[in-house]
Amino acid sequence: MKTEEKLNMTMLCDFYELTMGNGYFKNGYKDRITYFDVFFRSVPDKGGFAIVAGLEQLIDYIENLHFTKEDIEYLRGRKLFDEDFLTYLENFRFTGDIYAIPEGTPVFPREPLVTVRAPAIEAQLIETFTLLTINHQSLIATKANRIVRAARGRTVLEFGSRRAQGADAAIVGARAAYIGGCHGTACTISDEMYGVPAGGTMAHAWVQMFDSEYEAFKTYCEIYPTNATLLVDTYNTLKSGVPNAIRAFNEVLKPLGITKCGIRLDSGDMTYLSRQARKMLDDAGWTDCKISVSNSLDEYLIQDLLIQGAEIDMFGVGERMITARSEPVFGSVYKLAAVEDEEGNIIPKIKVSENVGKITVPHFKKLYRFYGRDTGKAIADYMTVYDEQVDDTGDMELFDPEATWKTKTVYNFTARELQVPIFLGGKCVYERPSLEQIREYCRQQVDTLWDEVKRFDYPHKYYVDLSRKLWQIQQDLLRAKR
Ligand SMILES: Nc1ncnc2c1ncn2[C@@H]1O[C@H](COP(=O)(O)OP(=O)(O)OP(=O)(O)O)[C@@H](O)[C@H]1O
Ligand SMILES: O=P(O)(O)OC[C@H]1O[C@H](OP(=O)(O)OP(=O)(O)O)[C@H](O)[C@@H]1O
Ligand SMILES: O=C(O)c1cccnc1
Repeated sequence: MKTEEKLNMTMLCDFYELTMGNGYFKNGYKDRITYFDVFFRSVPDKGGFAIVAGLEQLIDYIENLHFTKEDIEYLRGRKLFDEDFLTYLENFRFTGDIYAIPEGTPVFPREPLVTVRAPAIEAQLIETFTLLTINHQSLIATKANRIVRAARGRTVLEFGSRRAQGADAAIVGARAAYIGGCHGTACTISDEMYGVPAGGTMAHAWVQMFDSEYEAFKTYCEIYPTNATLLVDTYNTLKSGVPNAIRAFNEVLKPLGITKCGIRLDSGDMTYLSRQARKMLDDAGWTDCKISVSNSLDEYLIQDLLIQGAEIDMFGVGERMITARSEPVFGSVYKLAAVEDEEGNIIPKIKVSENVGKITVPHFKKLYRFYGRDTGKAIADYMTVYDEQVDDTGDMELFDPEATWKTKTVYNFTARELQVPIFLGGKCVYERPSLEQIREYCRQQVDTLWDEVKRFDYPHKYYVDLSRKLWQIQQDLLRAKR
């Protein structure tokens, strides 16, 4: 795997993080310990859950966090920052703690995906990059997971690099799509850097390059006899594309005893064309030939094609996945949840809003997921204050934090803490899973969700409840701030 040259992204911050940092420094807040939570408020595409991703790039960023001489000179040139602050920035490193929900976990609105405990300036400075990486990759992993679920076990390849909004969007976008369940990518560098299996078929240019379609197919089969997927729609799919593909398979692959091959459809009515093509291939004895399709696909089109009875083995999905076109923003925010006083007592903080859904959950918290012991299914998530213990040996009564009279008793369950320590005292303590492990973990965890939570339209709302103690603290702060 290519050794990734780690880019120093320290200056990829919003300018106010530096002006506030300078202000904290001048006002003696430099070492004030703060707690920030990353959380989102609604699932894209009105889905029932999201898939969190992007943590690995956050770790790389934090480990490489420092200001270069050029950065300091640039900041000095802005004539806004005190010399003492600039001197402090020269030796700036992240010294705090970060807790996060591992990549590939299904997550729900209001849950702390990442919690940062650090001196104010440090915690504030990392806001933008932290949100950027978690928002981008969670968006793509969530979209990819929808598309993969729509394909019901058929292969889905990510084809979107050429339409991605920038290089990073293509490269780590392919990584996120793989976490979400795609089987591979067309993006070569994502394979080299992260091990996302890269592969693909051929472009129309290959077919156009030769004097005839047949010659193009035959030549390709000769060069790649074990890996020939022929693009059959350049001229006329059923009149020339499929017959020429069959002829090339017969003449090149058959004598070699190869039965594995494929065709790709990229335009027209994919149900009709795939069914006709399937029949022609089967009649010619090419029953192992796989049919791939591509052309502005998304989860709804794929679902629709399968309902219509299309005969498709593989979907290539580009622009609508890599840009998450239907809802291209994963709106995680970074909010102060607590500070520490001089004695190290944790003081919870709240952000009030007229919109009930936007009121923050204060305090340094723990997040648990409850699974039924008999079913293995996720029942509810439960947030507590950091010093509470959950006893999963007996029954427990949960209540809806916005409609407290609505209660539910959970029994015969196990509780799993979702956040794990990533950095402690500035040092990475997290053993990074491989990309394969993340993808497999994602698959297993999505399997723990009930189908009602997974459906695309009007999914069942999964419970994310607060402990009585945490709820009371939130209510007390709300009352005090009114
Ligand atoms: N059976 C089908 N049901 C629903 N949508 C389909 C079906 N077949 C194809 N589509 C979708 O219809 C859209 C238009 O496809 P179509 O091939 O007609 O137009 P096009 O992309 O402009 O073709 P061309 O590449 O030849 O210009 C694509 O998003 C495609 O995925
Ligand atoms: O539609 P998407 O979901 O984004 O899938 C990727 C598209 O990119 C390619 O087309 P393009 O016309 O760019 O090149 P080609 O000549 O290889 O078809 C491919 O044939 C797909 O149609
Ligand atoms: O390999 C392919 O078929 C491919 C790659 C990128 C975009 N469209 C198709």
